[in-house]
Amino acid sequence: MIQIRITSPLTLTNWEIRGRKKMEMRAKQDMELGEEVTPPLLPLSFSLHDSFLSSHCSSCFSSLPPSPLPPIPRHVPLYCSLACSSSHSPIHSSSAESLLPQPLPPTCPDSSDLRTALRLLLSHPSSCSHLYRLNNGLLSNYHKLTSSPEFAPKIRQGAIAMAAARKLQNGVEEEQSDDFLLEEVVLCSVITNAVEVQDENGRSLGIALYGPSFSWINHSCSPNACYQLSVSPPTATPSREDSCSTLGIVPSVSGEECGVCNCVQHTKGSKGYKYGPKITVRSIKRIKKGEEVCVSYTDLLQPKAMRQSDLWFKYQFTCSCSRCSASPSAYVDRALEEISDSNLLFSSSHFDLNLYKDKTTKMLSDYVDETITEFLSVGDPESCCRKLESMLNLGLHIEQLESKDGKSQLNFKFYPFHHIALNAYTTLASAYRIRSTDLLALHSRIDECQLKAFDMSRTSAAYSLLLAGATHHLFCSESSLIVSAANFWTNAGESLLTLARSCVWNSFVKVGLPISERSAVVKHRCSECSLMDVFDAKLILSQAQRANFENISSDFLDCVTNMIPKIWRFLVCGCDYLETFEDPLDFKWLVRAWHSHAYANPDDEDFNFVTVDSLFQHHAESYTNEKRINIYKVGIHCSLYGGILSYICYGQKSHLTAHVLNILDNVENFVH
Ligand SMILES: C[S@@+](CC[C@H](N)C(=O)[O-])C[C@H]1O[C@@H](n2cnc3c(N)ncnc32)[C@H](O)[C@@H]1O
Repeated sequence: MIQIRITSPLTLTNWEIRGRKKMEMRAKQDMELGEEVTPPLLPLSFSLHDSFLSSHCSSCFSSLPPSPLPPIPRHVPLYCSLACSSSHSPIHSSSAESLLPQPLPPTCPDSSDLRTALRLLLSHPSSCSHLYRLNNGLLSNYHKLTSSPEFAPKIRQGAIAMAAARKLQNGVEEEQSDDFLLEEVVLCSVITNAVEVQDENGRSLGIALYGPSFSWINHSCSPNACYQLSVSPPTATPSREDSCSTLGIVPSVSGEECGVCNCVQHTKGSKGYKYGPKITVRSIKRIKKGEEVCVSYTDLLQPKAMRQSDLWFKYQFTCSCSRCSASPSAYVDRALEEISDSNLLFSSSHFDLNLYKDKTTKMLSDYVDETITEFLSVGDPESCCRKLESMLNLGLHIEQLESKDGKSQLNFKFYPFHHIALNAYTTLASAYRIRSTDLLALHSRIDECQLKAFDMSRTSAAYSLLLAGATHHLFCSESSLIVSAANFWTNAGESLLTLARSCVWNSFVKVGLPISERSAVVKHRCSECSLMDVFDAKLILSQAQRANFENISSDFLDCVTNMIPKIWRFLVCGCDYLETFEDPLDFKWLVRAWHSHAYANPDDEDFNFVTVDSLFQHHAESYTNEKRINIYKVGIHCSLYGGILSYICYGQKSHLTAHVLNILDNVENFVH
């Protein structure tokens, strides 16, 4: 049993009494979806990852122009402005981070964890009142982490490095000492509470740590809120975290509200930054007063076992949220790992199909991971497309399985909702887009290459649409997938609009998109749905519109469901795998097949996914003006719907919402 070391006389605060209890946050009042649960909150501490120290401002995380000067040592921070330098450099020099050993021992945590912990220590008393929580109320998980074989050596090494740097800073000669408990507790708290700060391309630039207003929000795999980070230069604006009245949540311990005063006490006590990446929490579901507000700490498009292992690996806890504990498993979790198996030679009840399924899934998943890694490092999009499509199309044959009845042959394929298939679609959409751009860069005349480039762009748009459709199907049964749906609908819209904009159309169609109207968006105003109203309002959704979200969604779906059959065959023509899909939005046939045939028979006509080759005639359809306009209209619909979902998840000022407005503005310019 580890003893609590109290090194100074203490006034007993609520933390000594409640420190071991689990904190959570509950809604102060009913909330509609798309509401700010917290205002933008400033961090207690933050740091860039090592690999971005020489390319990004250490204070505001903005990217720096390439420097003509020789590389600066890694521990010297760079700034984009005088304001950033004068705000941040005093913290850098007093935190002792430049005195951390270079390089760090291999067992140490990331140096961004150590820098964040050292900076946090600046505003922390010189001793721990107890090991469970920092004095500002943040959970340390000290006992859990230091008894884990994976974390314990890292935390120890990291704390030793931090303590050594602090001693050097204070002029104490470096010596072996085991007095690094405070460093260990603070480092544990960083590991437990810090979040990744990503740029608009999803690259993780660094980490940031927030006060209890954010850090007491627990995880759920079916969360009712999401968070967004935004980076901006230092400002004189005071932290709104100090004002608990603007928070839509109150802390609660063991299900019992513990009052706003505690929150004030513990956020005011800590001297947070007056600048740095801000975090905002928004509701993505309707939340009732008193309901616990949760966010996700992991990727929700992973099946249960992967989420659980990720959470264990990062935080050492086992999630028992409603989605994880559903029995039978939630539909979305079954869909994310469903793979079809067909016994090609003869049927035998003696196979342990699950055993083969697990093995095959592992092999296919390794294959996809390797292909994607190779694509990212070598950058050969053509080989990536060939490999992924052959895997999706042909699946994996396991031949000559020995059974009681003799030998057999199995074929395994992913269903379109399988998380690996979704990853493959994302990669394929991007690889085809790159192939198209590369070809266009090489050939400016309308020739064979331009046509090829157009085909690549067409296939890219088809994969984006399939990805959006498959994710939407999952979103209909698990509404917290709204964040993924927002990204994928936006991407699908953008790909379709890029395709509609291609100059290749001009060599096939006599008339271009009508340009007589002031705005083609207005010209193609949809009489069936209210998406254009949202467009007119520059994607700002009133509370009434957010309350009417289900109707907006179903109007959107009705519209695209009617329009997609007019373009789908054209989009997928020439791509064997995509041609097996009747419709990228309607998966009823597949779900029916799945439920009624546990081990589907490839000869069954309902089982289109497997036998579909025989069902489709591969006709290349002509490039008509009508087709172009329909592609354009579906593109506008998908972009606007993506914009609505982005507004709900991230608010109007977010990068994604601004991106959607930008896409639509470009469309207006293009058709003018
Ligand atoms: C950022 S803190 C959340 C607030 C925390 N409950 C507290 O008492 O301060 C993250 C830690 O809370 C715990 N936690 C969060 N969500 C959880 C969940 N769904 N199930 C179990 N533990 C959870 C884990 O220990 C995790 O490392």
